[in-house]
Amino acid sequence: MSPMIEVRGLSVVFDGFRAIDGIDLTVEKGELRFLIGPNGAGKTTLIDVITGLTRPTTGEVVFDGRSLAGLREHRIVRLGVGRTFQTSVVFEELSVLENLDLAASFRRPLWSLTRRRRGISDAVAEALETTGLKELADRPAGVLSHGQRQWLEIGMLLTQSPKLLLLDEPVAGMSKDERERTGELLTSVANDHTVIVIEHDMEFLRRYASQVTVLHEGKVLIEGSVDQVRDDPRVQEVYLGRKRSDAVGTGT
Ligand SMILES: Nc1ncnc2c1ncn2[C@@H]1O[C@H](COP(=O)(O)OP(=O)(O)OP(=O)(O)O)[C@@H](O)[C@H]1O
Repeated sequence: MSPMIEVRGLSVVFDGFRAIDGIDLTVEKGELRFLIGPNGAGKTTLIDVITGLTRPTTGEVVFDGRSLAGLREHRIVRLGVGRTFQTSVVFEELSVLENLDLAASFRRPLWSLTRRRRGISDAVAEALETTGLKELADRPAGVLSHGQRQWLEIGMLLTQSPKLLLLDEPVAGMSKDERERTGELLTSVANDHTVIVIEHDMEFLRRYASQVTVLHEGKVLIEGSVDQVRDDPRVQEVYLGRKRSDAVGTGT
């Protein structure tokens, strides 16, 4: 295996405050990696640096063998890094299909956008299939349930053929059934993509995570299997004040 992402000596300082404090992190191609840590640990900032939204103070990110230093967000997207946000970015008035088609058009050459196309592209058809949204293709995105909307966003990323997907709390606010379907979706997406997921739900981690990285105060506290991480006294300590059984499951 070779690394999809290598984070080397990364620090991010905001007005003297070290949000990221010397992180080294390697995620291999084809991994489904979970990122956890209490509020303010630096998870979102780390994702922001990988996607080019935030500039590192020191260190660098190497994506599929190429340094991302100095690249702007849209360049990084075009290299194959896709990301979902905690807040939804779908167009509610457009149908599921139109949302997917619009997302797919982002990576099509400009000339092809001016040509009238018949039917739907392979990428869109595949995204409908993978996300299980085929039956809802013609419904406006505004009527989707919370879970279906998250799957649509993942589908929108998939149409852009990313090598790496970064997902921020994909199961937050979902019903039990929706969580289960999301776990299956992530497992299937990870068959041919590298996926990094920020997630706190311990039950979800236990079922679907293999490798977990715990961040705390801008540093990597520990990396390992769900069981190793859950049983580590340092992890218990950073989630202090919470019951041991749910200690790693209640951050936001
Ligand atoms: N633009 C910014 N300016 C100043 N401080 C910031 C900025 N962005 C993040 N921070 C601070 O950096 C720290 C890390 O924030 P970050 O959002 O990365 O944490 P997190 O682990 O994602 O937390 P949460 O689980 O609450 O989303 C926090 O203390 C936050 O207040």
